Amino acid sequence: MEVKVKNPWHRPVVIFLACVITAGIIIMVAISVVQYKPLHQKYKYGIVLDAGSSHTSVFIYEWPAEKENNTGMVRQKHTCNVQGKGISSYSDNPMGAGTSLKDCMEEAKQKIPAHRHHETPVYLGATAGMRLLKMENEEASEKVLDSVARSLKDLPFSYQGARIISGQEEGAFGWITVNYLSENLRKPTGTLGALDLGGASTQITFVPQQEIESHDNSIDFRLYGNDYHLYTHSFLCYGKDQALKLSMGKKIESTPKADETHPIELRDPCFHPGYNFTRTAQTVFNTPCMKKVKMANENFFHVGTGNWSQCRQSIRKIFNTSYCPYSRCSFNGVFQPSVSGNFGAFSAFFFVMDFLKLTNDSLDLTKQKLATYCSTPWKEIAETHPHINKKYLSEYCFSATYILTLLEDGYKFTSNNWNDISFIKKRKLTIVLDEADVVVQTTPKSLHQAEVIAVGAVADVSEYLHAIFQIPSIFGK
Ligand SMILES: Nc1ccn([C@@H]2O[C@H](COP(=O)(O)OP(=O)(O)OP(=O)(O)O)[C@@H](O)[C@H]2O)c(=O)n1
Ligand SMILES: [Ca+2]
Repeated sequence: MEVKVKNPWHRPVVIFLACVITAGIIIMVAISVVQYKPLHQKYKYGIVLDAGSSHTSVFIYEWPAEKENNTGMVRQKHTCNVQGKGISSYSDNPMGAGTSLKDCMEEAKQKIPAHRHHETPVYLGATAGMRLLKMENEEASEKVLDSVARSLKDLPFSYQGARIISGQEEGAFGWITVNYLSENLRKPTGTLGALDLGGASTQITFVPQQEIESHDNSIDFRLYGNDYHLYTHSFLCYGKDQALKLSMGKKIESTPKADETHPIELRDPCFHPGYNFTRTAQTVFNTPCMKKVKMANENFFHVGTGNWSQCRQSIRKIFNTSYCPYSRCSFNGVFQPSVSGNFGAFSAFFFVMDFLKLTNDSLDLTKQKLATYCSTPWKEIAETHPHINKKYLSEYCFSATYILTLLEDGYKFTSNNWNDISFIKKRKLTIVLDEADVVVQTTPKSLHQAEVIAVGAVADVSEYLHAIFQIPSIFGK
């Protein structure tokens, strides 16, 4: 039997209620949309490209659009490593430098909300690889910079510049980053010195306990209301890749040729026994860090002998400690006050010492372990680490010996203050927002030009972004 139900929609009261409910829903949705919008628009963004000698990294930063409290608020949202080598390797094909950035910049477009694109500043800072290219071939370096600039200007972001930063700036950024990460700048505690080892240059920066005798090594700036007076020096050609060339070049030059028909045999204590490759001299001498030699087109045999103390002796030869026009020097006639306080050593200092598990020992034990490592046959090393790039793997004995020699003979660290050096991974800032207590957590690898942006975020990121690459506004004046 069919039950007849009266259609409820015909009843005025029900219609009225339905209208009220619908209106309520609409209002609620409208309110939540309006409230959600600022939430959605909560962040602003900045992009920095750190164009190093060995590779380029793209960093995306985010920070709250409205700064309500005074906490450190910048977060590294995303990092992208550009495929291939650094931009300075494109000297023969400048267009390739710009093109190489495309994939990472496409990622940046995905990571940053479209409505923020046009106001997102993008900077590129190039370091020692481009400094060397500029010395060698200024026109080529300009073409490379033009190419990356063009590629960045093609994007929807707000292009701010692409330039080679100075060694002093690089040193200062490294120091600021290390101290920002450890929150030292906003605590009354002491600061941490910074040791940065790149592929083509190395920087040392710290608060000195004595007067700085050379103007070039002094930087002054103010951060969070505190004035800092720092010693800094950047040694061009003393990054680990260039130092290897310097050291091999010196050995090749002093190796006599057995006869005209046979290539030179370079017996190299910094490479493992059983390591034996033929190379062209070009791979060693293709740098403005050394005088050009006639033999650049010739081959030589590179033969490892794996002897740590001889390796150290050979590396010492690239440091000139025979003259010093100041009260004291590191090497090559460069003024340096005695190292004091704690230091954070990052980039290749960390990559190398971490790989060899040498980050926590006394100086003596480090040397003993390294001596054993260097004398280990190449075959055994290669079998133990089948997945590590063979070129990198073959160089760890040299690199670690170089690091010890640079720190001990170069910067004058001793077994007494060796443990004042912490080998630190550069860290990604993940700062918990909206908390009175700012929590800084850290995750792997990032680079300093980029991270220094974070420092300014507390005051005003956009202004600071500008300040970073317009150095007189924060330094020197
Ligand atoms: N996981 C890694 C990453 C890098 N490297 C090496 O460490 C050196 C320094 O790397 P990096 O600090 O990235 O140097 P760049 O910034 O490219 O060089 P520079 O600062 O001198 O311009 C390079 O020889 C690089 O090949 C390494 O051994 N292990
Ligand atoms: Ca670097």
